[in-house]
Amino acid sequence: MNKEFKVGVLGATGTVGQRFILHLHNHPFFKLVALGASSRSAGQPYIKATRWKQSKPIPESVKDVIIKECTTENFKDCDIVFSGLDHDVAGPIESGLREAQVAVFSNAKNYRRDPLVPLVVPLINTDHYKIIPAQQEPLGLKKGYIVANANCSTTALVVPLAALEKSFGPLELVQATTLQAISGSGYPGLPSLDILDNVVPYIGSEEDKMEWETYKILGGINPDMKSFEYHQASPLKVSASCNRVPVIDGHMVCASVKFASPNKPTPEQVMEAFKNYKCDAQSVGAPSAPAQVITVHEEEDRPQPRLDRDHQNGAGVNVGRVREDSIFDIKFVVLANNVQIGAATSSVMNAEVAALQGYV
Ligand SMILES: NC(=O)C1=CN([C@@H]2O[C@H](COP(=O)(O)OP(=O)(O)OC[C@H]3O[C@@H](n4cnc5c(N)ncnc54)[C@H](OP(=O)(O)O)[C@@H]3O)[C@@H](O)[C@H]2O)C=CC1
Ligand SMILES: N[C@@H](CC(=O)OP(=O)(O)O)C(=O)O
Repeated sequence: MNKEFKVGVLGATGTVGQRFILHLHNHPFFKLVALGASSRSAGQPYIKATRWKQSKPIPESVKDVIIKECTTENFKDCDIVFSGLDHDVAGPIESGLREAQVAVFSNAKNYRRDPLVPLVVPLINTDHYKIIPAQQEPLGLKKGYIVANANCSTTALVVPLAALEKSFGPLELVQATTLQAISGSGYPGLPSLDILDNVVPYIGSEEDKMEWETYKILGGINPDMKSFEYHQASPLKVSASCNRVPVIDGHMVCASVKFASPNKPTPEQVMEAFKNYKCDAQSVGAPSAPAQVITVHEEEDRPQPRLDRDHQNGAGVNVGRVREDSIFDIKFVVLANNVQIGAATSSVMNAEVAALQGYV
């Protein structure tokens, strides 16, 4: 890529925002030019406004950057804006920037269900960008649009599901049980007295998100290029149960799947399909794409959050314990780094693919 794009980060002081900063400060073609947060932080240098919680130091280049309020005026000169905003404020800020002809890549949930906004896991469905002209047309836009990335637990689940559908055809049933890290609830998150020595078997609206988002991501786009298919041609049922566990980063999902076809693959064939799975982010040369989308662990006790979440900078997913299921067909465990591929890495990789494919 011989072009440079001006990028901004909204919610730059938060858990996801800090990951954006680390990801973008030395990027080959994204130049970080503006940081935004709430009015509590605006006007202060980044180093004063943020409570930095990363093991890597704050990049020198951002320490003294003055935080701006997240107004359209302050970010309208960016080509791309990444949003790590709280969902209760993200909606109007993101749509205002879209109307100012900015490409917005959001972690927030606000537009995931919009019928014209692509919900994109960069390891799976960047082809959903074909809907962007249909999003722009009614608003009279030439450049501005919103792309959402998925919920972090959905992201973990759908990558192996996409690989299975690519090799063996549609799935019919999926049952998923999560063990989700504390960082998923932002900073400071759950009180230590609630989560230490404990498991909390409830995460508000997470189960519904995992089920619904899976249909949008794994379904295609209808031939009119103006609507999503939501996996309706081959009905899929997903049932999710979500739990918070005392792990800092790394969401694990135990999944059982049933194929629509009567010809069921063996666990060995499933492992081969996982190992061979490739995505467009790799073929277009997105700098954040992992060399291996799905790392298959053959040891009987892997993947584990502490040992495997930072493999490939958390840009791929880890799968293990692939075996037959006596009720469904196959079961396995998947681990994804919720604050990397589950959040900031997804947005950045989505934008890299969009830029490399000429959508920016
Ligand atoms: N944590 C995770 O694993 C994941 C989070 N997400 C989503 O990403 C988003 C951010 O999450 P997270 O980083 O955990 O949240 P945090 O609470 O850590 O950060 C929130 C950010 O939003 C800013 N903000 C809050 N209110 C306003 C406002 N009124 N105007 C402008 N900025 C504001 C905060 O600024 P200030 O510091 O000034 O208050 C801060 O920068 C959420 O929508 C979340 O659901 C998505 C996937 C995974
Ligand atoms: N709810 C997720 C994190 C999150 O913010 O999800 P979403 O982007 O769907 O709001 C978790 O608790 O782990």
